[in-house]
Amino acid sequence: MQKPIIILNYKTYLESTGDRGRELTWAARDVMQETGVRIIVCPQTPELFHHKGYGIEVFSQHIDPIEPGSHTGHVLAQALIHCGVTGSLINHSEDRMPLPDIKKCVEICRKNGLTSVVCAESIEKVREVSQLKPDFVAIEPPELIGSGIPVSKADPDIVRDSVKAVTDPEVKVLCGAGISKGEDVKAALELGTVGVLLASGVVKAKDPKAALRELVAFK
Ligand SMILES: O=C[C@H](O)COP(=O)(O)O
Repeated sequence: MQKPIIILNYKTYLESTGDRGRELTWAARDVMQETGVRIIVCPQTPELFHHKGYGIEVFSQHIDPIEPGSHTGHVLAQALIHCGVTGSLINHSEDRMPLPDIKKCVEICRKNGLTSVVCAESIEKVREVSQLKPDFVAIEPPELIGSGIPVSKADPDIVRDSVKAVTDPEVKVLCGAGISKGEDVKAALELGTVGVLLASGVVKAKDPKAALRELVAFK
């Protein structure tokens, strides 16, 4: 079985903010170096710069559909690149966008060499946004987010059918929501995804490094 891609979304938990967030990034870097599993961290936008240069990929939780110019409070691709960011989540369930904005964000990521991860809440949405040719589509049923009930077990059909809905071999499928254990990751790979997008199972764990080790060990 191929090694999974793990995208760890820090969201706005205090456990992943400030110095605690940087410790989490170091822990993820260590586990990635120990195991060879590709782990990507997604700190909050104002803190992205503080996670630069630690030898682990950093993605933004958000990017705006804008070009350089007169915009206030937005997130510009070139500023993300300056922070050492190499990709971005787009349209997360907690940060929804209209389809034209999603399309523009995917184009901006492509033009600027940023990896795009478009989140989708249903199979229909997966089918729709995969036509935009992002690098990844992440299926995440909103009702399972933060539940600790893994989508790969609670609703395997939505994962399997999302993989089938993506006809472009260049667009890879991730799944997320409730993922916390190695067996959840193994189930996600067996359903045809290339990895998982998760948050609370690691960020809110008593020992996040141990939780990450278990996640990638398929124990
Ligand atoms: O970005 C992560 C997803 O919203 C899943 O969150 P969760 O792992 O806390 O369920």
